Amino acid sequence: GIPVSDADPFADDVLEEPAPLQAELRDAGPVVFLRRYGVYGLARYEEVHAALTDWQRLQSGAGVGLSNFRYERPWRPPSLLLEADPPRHDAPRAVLSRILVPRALRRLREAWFADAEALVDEVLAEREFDAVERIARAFPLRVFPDAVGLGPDGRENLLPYGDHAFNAFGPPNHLVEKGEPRVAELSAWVNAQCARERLAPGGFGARIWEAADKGDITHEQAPLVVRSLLTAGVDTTVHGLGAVLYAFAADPGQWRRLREDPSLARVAFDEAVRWQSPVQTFFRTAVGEVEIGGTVIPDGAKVLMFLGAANRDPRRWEDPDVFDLSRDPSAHVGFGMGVHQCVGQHVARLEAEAVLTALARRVERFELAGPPRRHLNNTLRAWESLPMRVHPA
Ligand code: HEM
Ligand SMILES: O=C(O)c1ccc(C2CC2)cc1
Repeated sequence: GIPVSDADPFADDVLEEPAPLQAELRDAGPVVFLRRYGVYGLARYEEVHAALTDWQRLQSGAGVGLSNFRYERPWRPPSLLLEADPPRHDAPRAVLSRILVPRALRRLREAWFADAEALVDEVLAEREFDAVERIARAFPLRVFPDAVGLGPDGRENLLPYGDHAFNAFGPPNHLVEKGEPRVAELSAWVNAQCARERLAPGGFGARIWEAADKGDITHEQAPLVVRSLLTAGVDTTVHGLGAVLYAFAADPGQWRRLREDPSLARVAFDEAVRWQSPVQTFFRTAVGEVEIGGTVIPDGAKVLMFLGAANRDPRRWEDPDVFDLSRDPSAHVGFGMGVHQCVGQHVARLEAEAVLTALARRVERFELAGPPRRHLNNTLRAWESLPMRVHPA
């Protein structure tokens, strides 16, 4: 029969250090029944990759969290991309794809590189600082809201809103309860920013509304597509930057490699996304009976894909637990795979490339100046603080 586990993947101690459970689930079999939540867990690269690319049999339309939209009311109107299946998914996806492709970002490259240099100069006035507060959090919030076209007020709402959204993909545990009191206020603010009149001309948001004028999507859909950017585009990059800064602080040898060849900045970010997987897990829902790895998963059952476990699967990766710039990380599932693969990955890469390039020029070496502290979230792998000491070039 199918292997069964009573582990709780969303327990604090697992969120703090998921590696042992990930190894246990990978070794237990291709599919493991997680009895605590009544869901089917996939922890190996092969099955996670197959599930991500099989949208017909493993749908997103019933939600990509534990909550099953077939039977439960979502906490907010479902995303037209993340929580929609083709064909409904296609038009909103095509609109964002056109706005976020590398060519469309070329205009931002020069400005973001200059911003990163300015930020790093400010930060390096000190020899010791918290790299989460001063770089990982500061840079995305310095460049992304402006790129979307948000007004100047209330931007401090973006991180807590996204943090709650990512907690809400998991079970209704203490992390979700912690966010409940502010949900109404944060949601009201985020929803208000998606209105056409709140979005500066030329920004990603205004471009979404222009796509509605052209009939690519409807005007009713436009604000929800803007909401996708605000939900997915901030916390992810903050913790992606935290992951890559942590990786280099933990392994000065890789930092030397980057300084010798700054063009490694892009592959370094993808290797950090593989190694840390800022987005650790997502669910799908079985459409009819779905056979995976010899197990028949019943219609309507939730399937939990452990992206972080797949990105460290020794069946797929050599020395998976090592952050290694000589590896080709391009097949990692840290940005997903298939029709829902991250449409903002180029934005994330550009942010990381700007920060790493600015740092590589100015920092000969940096190391942890104290123990880093985790920020626990049901879906995100994140640092609360990264005490850093730098040695200028
Ligand atoms: C390190 C940074 C990021 C990571 C690790 C990440 C991860 C992911 C993952 C794993 C998915 C697939 C979800 C699924 O298959 O259900 C995804 C989808 C998505 N991401 Fe990202 N993301 C990042 C940055 C961004 C940014 C900066 C934006 C916006 C500018 C963004 C917007 C989206 C959207 C809209 C989707 C839904 C795509 C669809 O369903 O067609 N993400 N992301
Ligand atoms: O469309 C959305 O609202 C949305 C929310 C969160 C994500 C996570 C995967 C980065 C993606 C899209």
